[in-house]
Amino acid sequence: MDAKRIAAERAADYIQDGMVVGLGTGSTAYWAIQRIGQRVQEGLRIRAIATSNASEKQAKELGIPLISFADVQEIDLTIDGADEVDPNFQLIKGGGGALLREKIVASSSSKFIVIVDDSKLVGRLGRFPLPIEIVRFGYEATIHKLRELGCEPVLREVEGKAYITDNGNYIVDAYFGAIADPKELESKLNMIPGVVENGLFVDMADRVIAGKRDGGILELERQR
Ligand SMILES: O=C[C@H](O)[C@H](O)[C@H](O)COP(=O)(O)O
Repeated sequence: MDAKRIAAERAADYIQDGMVVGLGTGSTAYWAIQRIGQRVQEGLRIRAIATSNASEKQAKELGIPLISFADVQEIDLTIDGADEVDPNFQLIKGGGGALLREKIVASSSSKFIVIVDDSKLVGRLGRFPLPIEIVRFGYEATIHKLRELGCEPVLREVEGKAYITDNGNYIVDAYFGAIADPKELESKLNMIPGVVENGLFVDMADRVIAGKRDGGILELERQR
């Protein structure tokens, strides 16, 4: 079985009756949502909040009951993928462009489980370009300020056109190289006018489940 799917299905086992569940985005979260849908069809009673239009559509098709933050303030458990995970459980997310809603949902969750294949486990964050969501107005000026922080920012494009997030914004992929202090960088980035949010998820993950290509699984819990 696919390493991402192995991790995703293990994570879905943590969901219990009555929970409010945050549904992540991406090719790993896809498998978690599939398994959650299967469990719902078997009788599991949950309510869910999706982190993207794509995950919302998938959940609807599977019959997973969806709610919004108008209905709840607190999510019991969120399951989501990541692009990089370091040994301190710090993450880079946003490869699929969903980082803003993902961060809102993860930050409102009592438990946050990250699911990856083990190629995403790194010694230090930064090989994967950091996704940063920026508003469209004045984006050239915002990119200039990002460059002044010492990165190489590239406006994300799809088929020759600027990529637009579910929130109507742009994404910049910023090459920083090894990130020495994710927490400091996260705050510096969010101080720049025009930056909506960035893909550094600092001190948020409680558990990391990594699927391996040989079918094995690595499960790590953050000690607080
Ligand atoms: O914006 C997308 C998300 O942060 C994804 O969870 C992340 O990019 C990992 O995606 P995938 O599971 O497809 O590798």
